[in-house]
Amino acid sequence: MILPARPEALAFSPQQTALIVVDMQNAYASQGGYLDLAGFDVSATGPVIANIKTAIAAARAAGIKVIFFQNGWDNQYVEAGGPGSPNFHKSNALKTMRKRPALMGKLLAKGDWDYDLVDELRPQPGDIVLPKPRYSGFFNTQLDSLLRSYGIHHLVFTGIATNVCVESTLRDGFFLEYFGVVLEDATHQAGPPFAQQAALFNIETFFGWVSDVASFCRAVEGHSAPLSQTA
Ligand SMILES: NC(=O)N/C=C\C(=O)O
Repeated sequence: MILPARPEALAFSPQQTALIVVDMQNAYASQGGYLDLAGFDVSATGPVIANIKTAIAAARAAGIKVIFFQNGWDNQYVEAGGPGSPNFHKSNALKTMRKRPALMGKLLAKGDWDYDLVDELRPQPGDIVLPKPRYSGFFNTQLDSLLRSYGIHHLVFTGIATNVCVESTLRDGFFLEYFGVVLEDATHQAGPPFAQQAALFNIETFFGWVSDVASFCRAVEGHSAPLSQTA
């Protein structure tokens, strides 16, 4: 299969590809979630959710493994790290909660609405859901061993935020010899629009490829999942 992409088209096979859905949680995509409360603009995430839904349906139909990430920690924030961790100092969720203690135990906390995936994007049997405690989906998760066990080396990225967890995961994948491609209209930045442009520039120029949902759907159309995956 050939996926039209920048800077050049990419050949891939469905069996060796995963669709990665990064952190499509209320925290990142919903009004009243962590990013919104921390002052980031989430008003344009609706079309991104719809585009991810389209990409997921196309991937499942083609037998492409769908992997959801959920970013966050236990509700005591032990997994977030203490003052000896840069995460403790840089996480805008933790900073927001230090400013507004009433939010403690809510933002990015397992079991809370903020941590939940948005209602529109529900994992189905056969999908993989992985919790992650830091920006990169390769750090302290089973992602690498799962991908290797399935023989997957092409990663198609969707999710929020392009410039943080999507880019971090794609970059780590690059160092581990995974081919990473971002579907740009299925992603959204945390920060001003230039953050999206800069992340896409970096990915296209140094770490991977950039495509879009319609091109992905056209590329996989007509390829059906092997019977072993549909049973
Ligand atoms: N999912 C993400 O890209 N997260 C970005 C920021 C954060 O989690 O604080």
